[in-house]
This record gives sequence, C-alpha cells and structure tokens, in this order.
Amino acid sequence: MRIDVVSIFPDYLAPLELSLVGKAAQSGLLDLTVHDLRSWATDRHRTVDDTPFGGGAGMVMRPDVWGAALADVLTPDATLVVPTPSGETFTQRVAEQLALEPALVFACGRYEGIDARVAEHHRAAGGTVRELSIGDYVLNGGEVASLVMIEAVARLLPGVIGNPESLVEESHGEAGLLEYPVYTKPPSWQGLDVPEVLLSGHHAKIARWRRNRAIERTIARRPDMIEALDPSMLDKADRAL
Ligand SMILES: Nc1cc(-c2ccc3ccn(Cc4ccccc4)c3c2)n[nH]1
Repeated sequence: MRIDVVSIFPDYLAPLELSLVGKAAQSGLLDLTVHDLRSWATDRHRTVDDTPFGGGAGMVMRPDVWGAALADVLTPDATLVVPTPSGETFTQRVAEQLALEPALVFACGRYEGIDARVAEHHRAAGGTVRELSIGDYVLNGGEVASLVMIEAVARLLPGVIGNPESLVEESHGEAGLLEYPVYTKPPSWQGLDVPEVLLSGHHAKIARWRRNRAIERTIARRPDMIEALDPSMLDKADRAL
C-alpha cells in the first residue's frame, strides 16, 4: 500500500518513522511519503490560507494550493482521506475498508479547514473521498487524526503485525465486544491475585470467563455497542468463579 500525507507541518508526521509503521515502511510493506503543502504555494510568503467567504473568524486553506499539491500526489487508484470534525466517524470497520485500498492520500487541514471545492473537485473527477472524524472532540488540524488512522490501517496490512491472531480478539473486532482484562506474572501483586480460572489451564473455562468479562465490560462501558446482549447472557455458573 502507498500512503501519502500532505501537511504544512510535515514534522508532525515524524512518529510514522517509528515502531510498527516505520518497520512496515522500511520492509517495503508500506510506501509512505510526507509532503510539505507549502512546496506548492506560489507567492513569496508561501501562503496557503485566506479569509473565509461569508465572513467569520479564522482562515480557510486555499483550493489552488491544495489543488496543485493533489494534482501531483493523487493517482487514479488513490482514495483521498480528509480528516475533519464534520466527517463520518472513523471506526474499525472504516479502517478495514481503507486497508483494502491500493493507495491513500491524507490531506491534513489546519485553520478552519480546507476549501470545500478541493474534495468536490476530486469527486467530480471520479475520485473517492472519505471525510473522516476520529471522534467528537476538536483538534487544531488533521495531522494527529492522520497518525491515528494510519496506525489503525497499517496494523491490518498482511505482514505488518507479527502475530495476526492478535488482530482477532481485540476490542472492536468481529465479536463486537470490548476486550477482556489481561494479566501476566507475578500471580500475586500488591495483594491482588490473578483470577484463579486463568491459572487453571482449563481452556474452555478460560474462554468462557474471558467472553463473560468482555460482555460485562461492554454493557458497563459501551452500551451503545450492545444490540442483542443483556446481563442475563452472562453465564450464571461463571459468576461463582
Ligand atoms: N475528529 C476531529 C478531526 C478534527 C480536525 C481535523 C482537521 C482539521 C483542520 C482544521 N481543524 C480545526 C478545526 C476546528 C473546528 C472546526 C473546523 C476546523 C481540524 C480539526 N478535529 N476533531
């Protein structure tokens, strides 16, 4: 997969050189390039913004500069991803969709956002645009949102995660449940013991215990994720464990 990121703060994307995404880029699983939007600015001051039509506070990013950048960076097979507070919510399902694409171009806005005609122009040319929000809170720009989405997508690419099995049980995975609590050595720490069932080696009991903890957590913390589930689904016998 090819990922391009365009930003006026390219250094904000430096963390992509680290860890999992960095390794994927080095191993050739990911072809990652970060571009400075100001490279396409035409005036002496390399201006990328201007005052909003219709008035209002703040500045808007110019369509001509973005248009020139995307004309160079976008390819016909690329999906344009525009982080925005007014976007469709980015979820694990959306990450799975994006992970199937051959190429992604992230347009990181700043100020009050990017002139709406930039996305409109790409759609009119037959391109795919995903305007995505990473949550109902306001950031100052699209860079952090792009880091979040690139990590969530890159880890789904074949060969990026060492053990693909760890992609199966995690929160927001197919089970539609939050993850169960995890423990490691020592078996007793600060007077707190690891649940006995996890030391039993009884795989069926452990699987049942984990599923019930996942259901409990999901009901308690994310009732919005629960459709058919309710407390009665908890295995009564498990409550005694
Ligand atoms: N989930 C999420 C995404 C963003 C986001 C993404 C890109 C941009 C570009 C400029 N801003 C600042 C801004 C604040 C409020 C209204 C409009 C623009 C951005 C915020 N915030 N929260």
